[in-house]
Amino acid sequence: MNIVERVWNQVLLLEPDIHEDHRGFFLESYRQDQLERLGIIDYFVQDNHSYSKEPGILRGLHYQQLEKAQSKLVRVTSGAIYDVVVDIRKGSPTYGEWVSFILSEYNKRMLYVPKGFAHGFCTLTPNTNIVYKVDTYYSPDHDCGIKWCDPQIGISWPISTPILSKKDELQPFLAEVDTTFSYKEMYV
Ligand SMILES: Cc1cn([C@H]2C[C@H](O)[C@@H](COP(=O)(O)OP(=O)(O)O[C@H]3O[C@@H](C)C(=O)[C@@H](O)[C@H]3O)O2)c(=O)[nH]c1=O
Repeated sequence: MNIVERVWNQVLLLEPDIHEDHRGFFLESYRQDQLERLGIIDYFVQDNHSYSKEPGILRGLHYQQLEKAQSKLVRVTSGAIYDVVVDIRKGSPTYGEWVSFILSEYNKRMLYVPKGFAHGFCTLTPNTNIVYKVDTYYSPDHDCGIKWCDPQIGISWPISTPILSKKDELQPFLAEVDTTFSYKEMYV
């Protein structure tokens, strides 16, 4: 496993070693000691799988608050996504900034999204399957979001009229939420 890109020192784009032969390929999709070597020390407790039928389905921007904040390790097993991370750590010099990555079944890249960042993605293909590990259990009471098209953040999504959940249609703007993460407490 190698780091392909490191953003804000915290968000990591990873590439596993891929062993190809006449049958197909083999890769280690999760290996704790290798991740620890790269500085990812989270203890993952839940695996999630989401399936999106069509291109243009957008899920996000999501995070869990307070003591239920989650680190995530995301990968795509079929199809491709435009994956976005937003810095929501109060006091961070890059607060409100965003970054995007392409994750696909072809590049087999994985994205590590630590606590303190909102996450969302838009599907680029039909029949897109995403699997991700989280280090804190899902908690509906701490489940929070930010509007995908918040002009203060200004994400350049590859589509202008995405298919959204009812919840994501109604998410607040960043300026309306208290993201509670403190850059100083968590990252200095
Ligand atoms: C996230 C989650 C949802 N659910 C339930 C709640 C709801 O009934 C149904 C669908 O939930 P959502 O609409 O929140 O699913 P979705 O929009 O796919 O939410 C996900 O989006 C991406 C961008 C993330 O980063 C994830 O952490 C997660 O927030 O599944 C769980 O049971 N466990 C979970 O861990």
